[in-house]
Amino acid sequence: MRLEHVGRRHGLRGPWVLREVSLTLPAAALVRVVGTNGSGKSTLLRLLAGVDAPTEGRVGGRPARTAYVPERFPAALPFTAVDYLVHLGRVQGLGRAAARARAGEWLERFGAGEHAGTELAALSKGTSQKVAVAQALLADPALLVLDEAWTGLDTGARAELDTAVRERLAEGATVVFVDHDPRRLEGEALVVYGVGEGRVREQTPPVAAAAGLPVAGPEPTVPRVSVTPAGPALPVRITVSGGRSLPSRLPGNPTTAPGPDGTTLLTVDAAHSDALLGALLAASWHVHHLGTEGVRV
Ligand SMILES: Nc1ncnc2c1ncn2[C@@H]1O[C@H](COP(=O)(O)OP(=O)(O)OP(=O)(O)O)[C@@H](O)[C@H]1O
Repeated sequence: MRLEHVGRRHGLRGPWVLREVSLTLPAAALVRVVGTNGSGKSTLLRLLAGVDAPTEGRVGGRPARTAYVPERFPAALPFTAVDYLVHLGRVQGLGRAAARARAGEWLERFGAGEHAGTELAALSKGTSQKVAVAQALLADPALLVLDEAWTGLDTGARAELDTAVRERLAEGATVVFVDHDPRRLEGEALVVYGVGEGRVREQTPPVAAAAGLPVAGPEPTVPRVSVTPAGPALPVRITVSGGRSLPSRLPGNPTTAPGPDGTTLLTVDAAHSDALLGALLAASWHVHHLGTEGVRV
């Protein structure tokens, strides 16, 4: 995956948060993003995850199976924990039974199995964060982007997330993360990107340098394995409400149409449905229904 001359600013005349960022994200690597508060770490992660689009430049080669845990999880969605995970699993290409099984497994792994039937709005902050993390692990992402994903988790769940990251790496995925704890996954981060003054610079982590390990991988070879069943994927329909205008520059350029009861119906090709849903959730839009042609999930 590659960023070429990427810049991002908010509003027509807002200050540039990032400018002239060109980098090749190494394959099968753990990438830590560091920088001071407000330097643009989350902005970089959103661009990598595809839930935000650059103002200038281009992002190419993002794996089809990309998953993202935002810094703030919009918990006020009208689903139980397990139903929410099944919805997202379906959007990520899993069959209903597989999505339900994976949802249950991840909730158990994070010690939240007893809350499977609880409405998201009624979950504690920590349990809600477990759901946020579980949704990103459902479909074995080839690119996993974690923005302070450990924050709010209890000790057991933090360790479980460490394990899940190692599992993804062992399967050849790239994991990009920001975390306030400088010792998070210490000794394992082979690549460190420093964000500051609008730029992103690769730093040489002491561990990698001391061990003589490479600090950057070759050209991107992240596997583009689709979990969507064989055959052409049907367009995905997402019914949302938010009481305001939709975020601009939504992934996949969805078509929009009025839905029932003041909702908006978005239709997007399946390849962009994960990114679109992620962008809507990150912008705190309410998701009412997800489905493909004639199939409401
Ligand atoms: N939607 C937005 N509208 C306007 N400005 C924004 C928006 N999102 C981020 N910014 C600004 O962009 C800059 C970078 O924000 P970002 O959240 O990427 O930084 P960060 O390094 O992740 O910060 P922190 O460590 O505090 O989480 C900040 O000045 C922030 O105020």
